[in-house]
Amino acid sequence: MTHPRFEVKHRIRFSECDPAGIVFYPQYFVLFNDLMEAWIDTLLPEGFAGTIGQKRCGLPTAHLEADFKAISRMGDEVVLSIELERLGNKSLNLALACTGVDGVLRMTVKQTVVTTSLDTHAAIPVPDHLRQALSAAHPH
Ligand SMILES: CC(C)(COP(=O)(O)OP(=O)(O)OC[C@H]1O[C@@H](n2cnc3c(N)ncnc32)[C@H](O)[C@@H]1OP(=O)(O)O)[C@@H](O)C(=O)NCCC(=O)NCCSC(=O)c1ccc(O)cc1
Repeated sequence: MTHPRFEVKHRIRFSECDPAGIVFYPQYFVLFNDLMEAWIDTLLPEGFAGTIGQKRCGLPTAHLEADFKAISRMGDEVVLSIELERLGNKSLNLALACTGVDGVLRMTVKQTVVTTSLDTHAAIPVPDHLRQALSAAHPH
């Protein structure tokens, strides 16, 4: 089954590259965190900042695996995509990818983020408003 994807275009910046002129790999994770923020911003009126700041719901990463398939260079135009693979009780399984506009897959990530209380930092069930927004946007 294919699931709806959220995508943004991105131009690889100087500040994201190492002296070899290719993306320094941790930068992909920063780009993907920005992508997750933008995605949540489209789903919830309070957005990602409000989820953290007002709702006091954290989304820490519990599991992260990455495969690097091809290099990305400064100035490359890429598409960053995020897809909800599974909506669990207290976690979300995400599939992320960076693909050149030339269609060449640069890298992929599988990530599990857990919903937590920012008061206790313990896992909590995915809050109803987030679950509803995710279910509406990503009917499985
Ligand atoms: C995430 C945790 C609170 C989970 O605690 P646990 O006691 O394991 O919780 P539970 O046993 O109740 O499991 C909850 C769910 O998480 C899932 N889970 C927990 N650990 C894992 C791992 N390792 N892999 C996959 N799934 C996992 C588990 O299967 C449950 O899934 P559901 O079926 O959907 O309910 C705890 O492991 C923890 O604090 N880990 C450290 C997290 C961390 O420091 N991550 C790195 C940086 S965090 C960060 O960058 C950040 C970004 C944004 C923010 O808002 C906050 C922080």
